[in-house]
Amino acid sequence: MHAAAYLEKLNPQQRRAVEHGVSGPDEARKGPLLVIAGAGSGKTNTLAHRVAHLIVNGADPRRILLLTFSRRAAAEMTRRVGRIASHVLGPDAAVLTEGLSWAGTFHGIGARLLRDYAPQIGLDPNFTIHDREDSADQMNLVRHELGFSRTEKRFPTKGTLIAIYSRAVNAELPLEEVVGRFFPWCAGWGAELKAIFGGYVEAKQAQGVLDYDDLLLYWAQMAQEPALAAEMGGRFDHVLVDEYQDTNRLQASILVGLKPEGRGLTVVGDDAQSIYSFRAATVRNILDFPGHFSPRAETIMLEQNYRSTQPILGAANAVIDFASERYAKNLWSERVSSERPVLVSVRDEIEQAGFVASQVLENREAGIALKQQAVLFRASHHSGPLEVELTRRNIPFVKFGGLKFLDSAHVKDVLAVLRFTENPRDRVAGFRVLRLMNGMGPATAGKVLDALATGPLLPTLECYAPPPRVSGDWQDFVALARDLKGGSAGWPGELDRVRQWYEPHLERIHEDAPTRQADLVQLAQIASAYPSRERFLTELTLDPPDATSAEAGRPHLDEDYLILSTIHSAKGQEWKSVFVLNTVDGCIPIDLGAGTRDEIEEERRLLYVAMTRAKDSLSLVVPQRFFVHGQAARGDRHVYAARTRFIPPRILGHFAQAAWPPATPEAPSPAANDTVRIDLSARMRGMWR
Ligand SMILES: Nc1ncnc2c1ncn2[C@@H]1O[C@H](COP(=O)(O)OP(=O)(O)OP(=O)(O)O)[C@@H](O)[C@H]1O
Repeated sequence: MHAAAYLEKLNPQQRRAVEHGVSGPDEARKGPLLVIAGAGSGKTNTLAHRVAHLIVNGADPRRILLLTFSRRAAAEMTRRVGRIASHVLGPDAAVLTEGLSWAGTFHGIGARLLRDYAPQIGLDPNFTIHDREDSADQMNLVRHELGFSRTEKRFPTKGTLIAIYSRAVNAELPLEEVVGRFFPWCAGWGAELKAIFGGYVEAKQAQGVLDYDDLLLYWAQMAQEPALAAEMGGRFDHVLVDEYQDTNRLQASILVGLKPEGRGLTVVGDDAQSIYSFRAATVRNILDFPGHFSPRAETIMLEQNYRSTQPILGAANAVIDFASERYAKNLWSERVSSERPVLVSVRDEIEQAGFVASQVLENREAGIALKQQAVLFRASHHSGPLEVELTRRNIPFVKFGGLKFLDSAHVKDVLAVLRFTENPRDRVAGFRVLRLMNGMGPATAGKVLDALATGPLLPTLECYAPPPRVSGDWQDFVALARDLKGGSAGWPGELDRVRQWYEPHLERIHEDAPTRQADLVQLAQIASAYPSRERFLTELTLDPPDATSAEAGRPHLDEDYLILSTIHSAKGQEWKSVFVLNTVDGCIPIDLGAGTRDEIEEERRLLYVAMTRAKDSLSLVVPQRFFVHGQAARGDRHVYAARTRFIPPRILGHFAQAAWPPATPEAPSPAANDTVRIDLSARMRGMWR
């Protein structure tokens, strides 16, 4: 194959993005590049081609840093790069793409670099990582220790505390500003918040743990030290970032620290799809990127959409046209169709569920597999009635974006044992593990942890004399610790050893032990894909698997199943047929009236992201009324809802409108038909005969 033949399928803009700074007159410049990629315009494809093209043209894959939004995206990108490169290099491509070892999320790569540089920055390289829940627990411990749980006025909860702290860190904003802008109801607690956050940071340092935010914060701090920054930046000839619209200020400052002149830096994203501001992502990163450098970064726009039909794209463009600040693009598609997206009016959420289930089955009859169809919603609980209906009709589904697999207590218990072995000073993990033992109260657990804060794991546990009521469990636990520390089981054998120890506790604590056992078997399968305990813990904590299936049972991977997903979790995906639930004010945008202008703009982008996932057909469902929750069991209070403000009357022409169920005036009304068709009373009597 001719060296550049693999580039021929790309359109001219994609090709420019792929070739930028690689060959031709601008090779010497290798200046920064911003690719604004409209929805469905082949962003992933273009980035993969760019990486492959760099490698084919002699770039060293070990010196390429590729930052993606999820671990799955990094793996997928690496696979694609390999496929493209193999067209030119044949079997040699596999060796080269295997060298692409610096592909991952900001957090994952940050963790690796921090371990590498730990000795230079005064960090224990064996640090463990706390997820959000662990961090909230740690925050709560500090709050208790400082006596703020006993204040008379209601003090912010641990969830609010960690949210405030995280915002301030990621947005690089002073605490007062974060509280004033995002948490005004906590405004009177400035001094207390500072004291808690100070205590929280000290506790983490004493225990050798980092939270998610620390991974970026420490990395950003390193990137501000000129000598360290030059060394780190010098390890990479190319730094490429996907989904740049969802990065925050810390991430932007890391990039500028690594590549101050922007040499070899490529970022790709779509400002119209920026939907993560609750994690302090800021659309400003992508809007301001070109001006960070001198000369300015080159900007290339990808405007041809390969995914959706023109009517779907036209409607989505009309929705986003109202956005206040953005890179104006003219997204177009060659895919003609006479089918406009449909606004489907239904009476309530029950009928919405009926409509979606019927339509999904009808589509399947017409040859569209369930997996090619998705139901999207703004908030996880919006799919409740639909989940019931699907279960009733035996339609298998998998839900993304709800409760995470790793959030379940039994999975957390097992992981805590591994983490505790890795770092015995980690109090949150230690407390969780010790309290599993029958009769181990918080005070005793606290004493054990105090001893471990200064002494090594095994001798400390072996010398400790537990209260008699715990002694049986204690001996088993010490034996477990000995096995894990001794390393005889190896990895992933260690996980099996932990499961074996945990089993009696699981049976004692949980009634539904067998279901939970099945999750642990799945965890063991996941573990077998990792080379070591440390890599498993780090990667899993940073980027947990996020699918859960509800009552219908977890379908096998080869089966067909419908996709249910929050809009956030649908990012980057596409389906033939897409349904959007609750397209009403109060659901999209989620909070009626309460939102600031920026928040409302983000809700608009969320609707845009949902609509642009559809290839061939798109239905936006508009329930007319909603049941009011929290009333007495048989209450019948409803509120009436209005179609989302993001589809105002003047763009209605982009949509077809329908009602469901369709009105059938010829059919006799049920009340008029007085022939009794089933004798329910007889059936009830029959139940007892
Ligand atoms: N040059 C091309 N020719 C034909 N099809 C293409 C081309 N580039 C991309 N595609 C197809 O377009 C679709 C969208 O591509 P991709 O998923 O990479 O888009 P994206 O820009 O990441 O989308 P989004 O940002 O909306 O998630 C895919 O099905 C891909 O195969």
